[in-house]
Amino acid sequence: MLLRVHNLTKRFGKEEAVSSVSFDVNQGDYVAIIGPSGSGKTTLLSMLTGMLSPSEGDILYDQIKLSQISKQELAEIRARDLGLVFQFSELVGNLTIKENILLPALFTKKFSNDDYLRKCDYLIEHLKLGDIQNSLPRTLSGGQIQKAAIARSLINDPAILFADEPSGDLDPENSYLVQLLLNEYNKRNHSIILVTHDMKLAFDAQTVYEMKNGRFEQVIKGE
Ligand SMILES: Nc1ncnc2c1ncn2[C@@H]1O[C@H](COP(=O)(O)OP(=O)(O)OP(=O)(O)O)[C@@H](O)[C@H]1O
Repeated sequence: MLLRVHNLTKRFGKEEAVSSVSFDVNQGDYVAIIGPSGSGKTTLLSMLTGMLSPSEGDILYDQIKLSQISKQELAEIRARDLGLVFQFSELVGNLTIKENILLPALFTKKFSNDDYLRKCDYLIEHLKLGDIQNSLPRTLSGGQIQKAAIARSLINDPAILFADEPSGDLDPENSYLVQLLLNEYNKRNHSIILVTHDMKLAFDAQTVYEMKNGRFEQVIKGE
């Protein structure tokens, strides 16, 4: 078991944004979480990636309880094994797109420099970022920044990619590029946990959960 989520709950004051959510993710699983606005999807993802502390419940990553490790250990796991794409991704303003994609390589020497450059070129090619790879983020559209953030999240070949609306800013053609890339990574046995309103992306997943009022109400596909 790569990720085990057990009775995860988050309260903001009296409001319960996530209520007793439990599920497991094995290596190579592709999980999509859909559901209406405000149902708790982003809150759930924020807890899974260690950015938000749960009010109750446990998250075990590779049998390690995230609540029991130091900030430093959590940061190391995140940098080495997890890829994160947020709804409103930000890039470093004074670095080019290519430099932004390669940025995680500075913090984790998981691969050789040559391998990082090869991986970067692969991502740039598959997301059609070639024309803008030497541009600074401020000169680019939201969709181009989104694609660069997706490339950055994959540069370390993460064991699990967590993506919150990765196609939210993209037109159909670019959403399709992202869809192909995610499928490609999943075929290579990387796990994906995706929050999305894009049903095309959701239905590539083996398991689709629907979130309503903080709960996983319905398993639409899988299991
Ligand atoms: N930091 C916070 N403080 C207080 N309430 C919050 C906070 N973050 C989220 N909430 C509340 O928790 C609930 C779930 O929000 P969340 O953003 O997780 O929903 P969502 O399903 O991701 O929505 P969307 O699809 O619009 O992104 C909402 O009622 C929201 O107002």
